[in-house]
Amino acid sequence: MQARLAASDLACRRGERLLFRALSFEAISGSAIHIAGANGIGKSSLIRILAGLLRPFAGTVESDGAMGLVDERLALDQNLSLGKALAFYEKLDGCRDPGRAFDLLQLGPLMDVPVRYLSTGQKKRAALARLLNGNCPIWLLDEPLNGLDAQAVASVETLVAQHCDTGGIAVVASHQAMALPDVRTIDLAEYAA
Ligand SMILES: Nc1ncnc2c1ncn2[C@@H]1O[C@H](COP(=O)(O)OP(=O)(O)OP(=O)(O)O)[C@@H](O)[C@H]1O
Repeated sequence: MQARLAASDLACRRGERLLFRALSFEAISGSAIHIAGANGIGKSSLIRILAGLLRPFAGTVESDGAMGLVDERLALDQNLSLGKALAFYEKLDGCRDPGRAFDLLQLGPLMDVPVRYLSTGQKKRAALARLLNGNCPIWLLDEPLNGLDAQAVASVETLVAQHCDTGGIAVVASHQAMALPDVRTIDLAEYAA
C-alpha cells in the first residue's frame, strides 16, 4: 500500500472566525498523525478540509491514494440489519474478507440488529468496520474513540497500528491520546489565528 497526504500552508475560516493558519505537514506511507486541541479549535474542520469536504481559506491539500473518512455521521442504512448494511458496501468496495472487520471489532453478535438500534459505541465500531472493508490507504478519523469501551479502544488502536504497518496513513483527530507507535502529534493551538 503506497500513499501520501500533504497539507501546505492551510488556513481555516468558519463564519467570521479564522481558526488556524500556516499549517503544513506531509504524511507518507506508514505515518500516523494525531490532531490534538481543545473543543472548537478546528480539529473536525481540518479533517473535513483534508477529506475535500470543506474548502480551506488558504492553502492546498495533495493526496495520493483513496481516502476513507469516519466521523460522527454513520453512512449505513438505518433500516437494514448491520450485516446487510455492511454487505451493501462490501460489494461496492470489492471487499474480499469482511469477516476480518467483524472479528476485529467484535461485531459478529450484532449482525442481525437493525442499524438504528445500535448503541453509540456499536455504531462507531460499525463505521470502523466499513472503513476497514473499504481498503483505502488514507484514513481520516474524527474522534474515533468516542463512545468506545476500553476493549474497543484497544481494538481501534490495534487496527490503526496495523493499517500504518502495512503502508497506510492515519490522521486521527481526538481529545484522547491514542497508543500508536511513532505517532506524530499536531497541536492545533500552535496554529491558532
Ligand atoms: N458551519 C459553520 N459555520 C460557522 N462556524 C462553524 C461552522 N462549523 C463549525 N463552526 C465553528 O468552528 C469552530 C471549530 O469547530 P470544529 O468542529 O472544527 O472544532 P473541533 O476542534 O473539532 O471541536 P470538538 O473538539 O468540540 O469536536 C467551532 O467554534 C464551531 O462552532
